[in-house]
Amino acid sequence: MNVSIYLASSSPRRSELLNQIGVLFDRVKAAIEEKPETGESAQDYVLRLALQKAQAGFKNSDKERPVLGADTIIVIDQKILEKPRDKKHAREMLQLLSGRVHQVFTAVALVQGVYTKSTLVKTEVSFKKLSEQDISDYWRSGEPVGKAAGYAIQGIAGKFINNISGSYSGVVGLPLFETAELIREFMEEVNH
Ligand SMILES: Cc1cn([C@H]2C[C@H](O)[C@@H](COP(=O)(O)OP(=O)(O)OP(=O)(O)O)O2)c(=O)[nH]c1=O
Repeated sequence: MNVSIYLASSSPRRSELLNQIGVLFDRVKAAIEEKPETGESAQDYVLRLALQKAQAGFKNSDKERPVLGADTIIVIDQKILEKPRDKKHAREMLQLLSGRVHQVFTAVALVQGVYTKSTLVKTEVSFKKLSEQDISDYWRSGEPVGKAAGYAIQGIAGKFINNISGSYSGVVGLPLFETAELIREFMEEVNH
């Protein structure tokens, strides 16, 4: 893809995924508060965060290129799971996911001045039943830190996952097909 954008993300996975589809980018900083509002649905929440990251990134940029922001959350039993605060929190989340199917939502937003466009991708992920040993060994690997719901499908947790339906790259943090489409449509609109 022959476009150049800014990426409002500190996630190394998102950089790698954008590289994978040939989008040229520089990173910009975007610090926002991540907290659901009362009554806000999971879908609205994840879309709002992606958009706020892109908007914050745009403010910090030279405003010459579109800025991409993204956010990933996990939903199970109407609960939103984000990055673990500590070992106890990670253990609680993994116990909740054990032996069940959950939803992963990744939202991607593009912003350039008055132009904004976003997309939401849902993936269903099924976990095998996890033993206490699985969970404590997994925490000790260090992998849960910094990952939504405390797991990484692209890492050791791949061995816990017996089925997925949707976008693998979306679970890792940036859905490749939908992101490429979003960038293409955004460029068309801006250059019209
Ligand atoms: C579920 C899952 C999440 N993740 C990662 C993707 C995201 O980086 C992270 C979810 O946190 P996010 O808040 O979406 O993103 P981030 O804080 O890491 O990065 P930034 O806001 O700067 O863009 O979890 C995986 O790497 N593998 C997985 O299987």
